[in-house]
Amino acid sequence: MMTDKVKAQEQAHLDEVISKVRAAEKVEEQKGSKAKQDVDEINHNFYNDVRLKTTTYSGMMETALTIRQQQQMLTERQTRQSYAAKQLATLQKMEINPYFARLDFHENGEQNAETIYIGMASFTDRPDHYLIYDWRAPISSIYYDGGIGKVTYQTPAGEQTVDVKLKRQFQIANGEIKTVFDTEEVVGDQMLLDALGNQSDTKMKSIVTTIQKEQNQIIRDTKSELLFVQGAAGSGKTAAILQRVAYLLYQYRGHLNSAQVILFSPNQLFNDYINQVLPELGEQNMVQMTFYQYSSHRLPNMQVETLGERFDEQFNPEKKAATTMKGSLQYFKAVTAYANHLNKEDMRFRNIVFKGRVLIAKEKIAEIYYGFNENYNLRNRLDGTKEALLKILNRKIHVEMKTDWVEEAVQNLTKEQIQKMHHDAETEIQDADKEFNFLARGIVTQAFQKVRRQIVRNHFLTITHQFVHFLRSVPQIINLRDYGLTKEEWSDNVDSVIEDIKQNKLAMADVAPYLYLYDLMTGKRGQKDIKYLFIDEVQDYSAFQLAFLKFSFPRAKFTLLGDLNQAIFTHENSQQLLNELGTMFDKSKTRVIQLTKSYRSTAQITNFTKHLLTDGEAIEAFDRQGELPQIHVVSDEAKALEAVKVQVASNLKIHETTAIIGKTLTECEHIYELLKSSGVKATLIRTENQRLVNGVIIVPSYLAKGLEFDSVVMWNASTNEYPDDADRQLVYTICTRAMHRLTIVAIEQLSPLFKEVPQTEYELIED
Ligand SMILES: Nc1ncnc2c1ncn2[C@@H]1O[C@H](COP(=O)(O)OP(=O)(O)OP(=O)(O)O)[C@@H](O)[C@H]1O
Repeated sequence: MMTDKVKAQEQAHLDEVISKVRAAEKVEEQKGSKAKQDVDEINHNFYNDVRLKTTTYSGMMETALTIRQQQQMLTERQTRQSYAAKQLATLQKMEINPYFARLDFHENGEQNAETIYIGMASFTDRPDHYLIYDWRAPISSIYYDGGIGKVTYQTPAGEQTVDVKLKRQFQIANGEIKTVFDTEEVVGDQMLLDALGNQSDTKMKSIVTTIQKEQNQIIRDTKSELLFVQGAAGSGKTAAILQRVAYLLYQYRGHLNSAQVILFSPNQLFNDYINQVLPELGEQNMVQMTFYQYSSHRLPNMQVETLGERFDEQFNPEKKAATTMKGSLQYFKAVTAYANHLNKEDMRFRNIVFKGRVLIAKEKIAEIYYGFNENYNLRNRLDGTKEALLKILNRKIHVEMKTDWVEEAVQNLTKEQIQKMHHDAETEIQDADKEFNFLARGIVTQAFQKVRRQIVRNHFLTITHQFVHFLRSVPQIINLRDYGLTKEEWSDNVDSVIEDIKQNKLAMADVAPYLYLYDLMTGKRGQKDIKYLFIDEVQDYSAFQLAFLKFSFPRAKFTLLGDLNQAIFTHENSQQLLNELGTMFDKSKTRVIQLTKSYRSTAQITNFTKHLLTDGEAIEAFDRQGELPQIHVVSDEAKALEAVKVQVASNLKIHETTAIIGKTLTECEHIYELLKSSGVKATLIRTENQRLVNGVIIVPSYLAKGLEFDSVVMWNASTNEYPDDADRQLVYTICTRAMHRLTIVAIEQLSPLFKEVPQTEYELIED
């Protein structure tokens, strides 16, 4: 236990730092109000002083220059104002809780030990005199990486080793030290225990004060092209990558901004859940989206299969084999090979039509397209074709001018319209023939604008026909038998895709191949400005989707997070996914980090859930104690409902948020109605676009991904709902959402998936 003397000394130091922070706040306030005053003044002057001199050329130039100068000054002052406001906000946070750790250490060759304090941001009272170091500074790494003694850390100049003499942790609230303790461990378990004992929230929080050593490796990795983090449920993968984004933004400030970082997340609810972490760390959020959002944004005229539809569809065994093939790397290679073949033949074209007439026939387009040298690639071919088509279009103006509709249109022009055409073209009215030609040319050129746009936008290609042609060609490229498919089954599958396309619908399995083919046909190069790409819950992606993302973001470094035990969409292929990933990235620049300790749940819940897996032994529980999970096996639905009601009431008494998780949306709607009619207030989360709320919520399993709740009630864990191994990973995902309490309710017979859990790990309640 820390002596009162130490605490008093630390409080005195804290008081001093806070007073300096307050002084700095004053300075920023002054800077801010000075900048604001300047902005107001410039605005005022602008309206009162700038004389618009527009009668002479030099007058106009003078006015333009003055306006430009004023604008530049205004922008500069506004930047100053917002910078001061940002600094002030950081200082105000710092005033309440300036730091969380102190380190005393000896640097090689130095006489005296150095003392540093680590907080959410750096603070200096004079140049290079750091009272607080940002947690992301190189030196701060030693706090996360080691205990007492020799610790090595990376600096811009290379590795440094220091001898750590003291490691002290603080809990500070409102400028007052609540607890202070010295530790010899990496990050004291007590501090972590306190952090984890908290109640869940609808928003995730930052973990800066208690980042674990392995997480620190993830956060500070700057070398890997592919960083793959495999970790048990609740092992802090998501937490680690959010702090990693903050770290990267700090490390590469000036060279990397939040718009160059993109995170693919499992669903919109999850996006909402994590979107406070970066602002809390003083950074802007990166671009966050789901794969569904990304693809539907690129396919505005198509209805992409939703998460719920996709989840339900996987229970359809006929589609499963085809879906597996469509998700494979081999299929990706097949699309690539097919596109290469389009360099020689088979590109499908559409007539270019104007006023219901064929203006340029598709055969003509094909002739142009395949008329180029065989060394041309698809992009050059397309560019060359477009250029040629635009030339043809220009030549056609002359012919079109002689048609009846043009003559009629010229005669119908009003005087104003004629004047405007002359004004726009800066021409004078001329003799009758020339005048007619001038007006007719104007009308045709205008009318051809739409055709011109269509050419520029590749409308003469036809992606859907091409895609169908590709699908029909698949049996010549891939051995269908490798995926347990016959030619007839494949042909039926293609027919159903065509049916979907006719209704402007596309299944998730077809989306990435469709987009990829389109990108290859049009020679799209991918978004080069994205420098870091993160994928959470990568086990739910197919190898095809990952390869497609790699193609679409060619300059990005990838960080992939996943738990192969939670693959709820891809199932047994997840191991294969890992192997396929290996072939996509350079091995020497690939790093795999395993996280085995689970922080989310109490030891009782983690020990229970790990038995749901066939190979869960490696998962380590963090020593936070709680109640044993309860399994209720009851004879009918009424009793099941009763059990849920009792549990929910008991959870609410201790203000816990409870999530009732059902397998499908239909199941969730059912329990929602049951609860409603018996007077229990609950929120049903039907789609990922809703917001999480406190209290009782009902969520379908596939939307609970990545989230956590104080208490979880797994609804209807019965044999007929979860009959066999196919649902093992789903059951694991559901149960691992619980932080403090887990209740499982089964009707008639408990699912066999719980069979391997030892009786000592739960409390069984039967009626
Ligand atoms: N170092 C840490 N300090 C404090 N809390 C932590 C730490 N690491 C993780 N946590 C907490 O543990 C919980 C689980 O973390 P997180 O959601 O990142 O896990 P995950 O591996 O992404 O889980 P899943 O795969 O099940 O979605 C979160 O509440 C997170 O804040």
